Amino acid sequence: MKITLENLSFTYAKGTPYEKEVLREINLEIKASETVFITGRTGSGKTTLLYILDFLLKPTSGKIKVNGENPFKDPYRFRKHIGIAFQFPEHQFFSERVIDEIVFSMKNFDVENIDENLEKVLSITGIEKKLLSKSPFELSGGQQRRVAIASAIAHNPEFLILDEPTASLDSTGISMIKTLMKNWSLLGKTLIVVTHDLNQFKDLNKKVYELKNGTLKEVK
Ligand SMILES: Nc1ncnc2c1ncn2[C@@H]1O[C@H](COP(=O)(O)OP(=O)(O)OP(=O)(O)O)[C@@H](O)[C@H]1O
Repeated sequence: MKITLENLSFTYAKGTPYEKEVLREINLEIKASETVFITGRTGSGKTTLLYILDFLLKPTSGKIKVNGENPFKDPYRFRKHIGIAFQFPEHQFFSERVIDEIVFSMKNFDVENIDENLEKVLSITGIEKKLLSKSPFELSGGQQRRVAIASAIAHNPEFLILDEPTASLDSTGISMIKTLMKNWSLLGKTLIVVTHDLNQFKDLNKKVYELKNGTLKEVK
């Protein structure tokens, strides 16, 4: 699978006094199996770009294409290939038990062999079985992140998008998330990570892009 952005711009509240241009003429190609990091200061538009990559926001001008097609024609079909974990896991949770949180996405996307798939997801994310019957709200920050990522990958997508996955984690939590990222890449899948702190990921093989004043440039 390939996602392409062509001269893509995005403006909030266009045509109102609150109009704010956040992304300007962005060109980007993300191919299968790549690990791509998007960095930039607070407010540079990283989360806005992720929303566009998950078809939650439509570009104001320019195009996003998935394998050459317009994903907005049928977002459900295209979203099957994408998993996204937002910046604040606790905003994403809605189930009483961890297992329901993870299995929901499998059911939503008609995954067969739920038990077998659950085993795979637990092994990639390093979630212990004893956590499955707990409430996601009573877990530590690091465990919550892993549960949010587990639900993002439960339907076996090709692309995984993570927004600030290590924010507010201690060094153990950070290293667990990095292991999870490596596990994901080893499966030959695509990883897209937004972070304001690249230093934590020095040892990962990746392409890095920086968002600055609305434009995106590859950092060599
Ligand atoms: N719904 C909205 N309406 C209007 N402006 C918005 C909206 N959401 C975000 N913005 C503005 O767009 C700009 C980019 O926001 P965005 O959240 O994409 O940046 P970010 O790089 O992810 O920031 P952070 O690192 O703080 O998460 C910011 O100036 C923000 O205030």
